[in-house]
Amino acid sequence: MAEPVRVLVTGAAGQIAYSLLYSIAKGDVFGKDQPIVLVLLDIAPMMPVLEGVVMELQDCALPLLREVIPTDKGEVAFKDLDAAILVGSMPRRDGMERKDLLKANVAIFKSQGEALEKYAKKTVKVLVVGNPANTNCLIAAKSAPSIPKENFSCLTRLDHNRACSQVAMRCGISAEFVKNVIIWGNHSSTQYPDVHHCKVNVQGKDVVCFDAVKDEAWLKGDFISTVQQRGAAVIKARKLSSAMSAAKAICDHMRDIWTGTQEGNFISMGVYSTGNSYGVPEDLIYSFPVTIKDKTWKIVDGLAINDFSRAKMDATAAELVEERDTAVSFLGV
Ligand SMILES: NC(=O)c1ccc[n+]([C@@H]2O[C@H](COP(=O)([O-])OP(=O)(O)OC[C@H]3O[C@@H](n4cnc5c(N)ncnc54)[C@H](O)[C@@H]3O)[C@@H](O)[C@H]2O)c1
Ligand SMILES: O=C(O)CC[C@H](O)C(=O)O
Repeated sequence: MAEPVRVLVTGAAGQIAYSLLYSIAKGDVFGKDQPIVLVLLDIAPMMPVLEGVVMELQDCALPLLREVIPTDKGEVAFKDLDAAILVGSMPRRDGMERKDLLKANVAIFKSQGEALEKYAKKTVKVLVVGNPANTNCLIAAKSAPSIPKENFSCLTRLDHNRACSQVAMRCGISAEFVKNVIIWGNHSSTQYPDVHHCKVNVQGKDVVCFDAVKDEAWLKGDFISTVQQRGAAVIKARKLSSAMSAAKAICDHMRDIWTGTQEGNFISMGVYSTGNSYGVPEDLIYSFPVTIKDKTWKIVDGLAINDFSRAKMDATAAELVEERDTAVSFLGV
């Protein structure tokens, strides 16, 4: 059997982690033959809760789980990592603005970037989940200059899955028959869920999404706003931020990094924008359509962009530029 991979989950005593850890530990992400050492970081006051999570992981009696290391110390958490899933941070509650999170959370990602720089393997794959995810990811990457920027990505797979599911429900089919939706930009309400390149498999044949759905007004209107507002709608209903669906999306994202995307399929993730061919400003973490091979992502180039899409891609880029500039001036990075 292979050597264990060392995987860090931060915010390990929180609600996303509670859904996530079991899936990772049973092999859904790194493979059914891949042993795992799970490192669990949370803040000192949460250590008693984290002990309970560790007990439950032990009680699952999972064959791939070689060791569980709970800690509140950066030098323990970030050492020799193969993968880091950075969840730990404050979620938005009902009534809070997303911008309220920026100041509260971005400092966490500066210090965790510095810890990655100091202790992790240079090959570590870092997935940032904590909001504002794109800007936190950019700050973490900037704070770890010796780790390639390409090793950092942020989660927009939840938005991608939401978009697939909305189209599937509209067509009365399963979400597995919807492929190549795109989430452009920020994991926020300015994100642009784009179905111009999406295909829906209807009775064994790939059909363009607009022909399968047969309702252009919905695809250019309520579909977009539903996906953009879905996180807020879950918070309003649950009084808590999405967790089960976020954990599922984290697994999809990291599994695709580890094992690659299927031929002919692309997925959405927030990646470093420098050098992109879509005219998105440089030095952002912006969600693009990507394919992944050998643990390396590549932005899907050459997709036609019409004026409708261009305006929405630019609006979400403008929000990211503003978030980055606020974070940089706040942190002085
Ligand atoms: N990108 C996405 O698609 C997406 C989706 C859902 C939630 N989120 C974000 O994920 C984050 C976590 O959500 P949750 O529902 O699990 O929140 P939660 O409050 O249930 O858990 C967060 C955990 O992080 C811990 N934490 C806080 N500061 C920390 C630090 N410096 N180091 C380590 N741990 C720390 C807390 O103690 C807590 O246990 C939030 O920012 C939320 O907005 C992102
Ligand atoms: O705070 C929000 O609006 C979104 C929370 C979370 O990122 C989600 O998408 O469910």
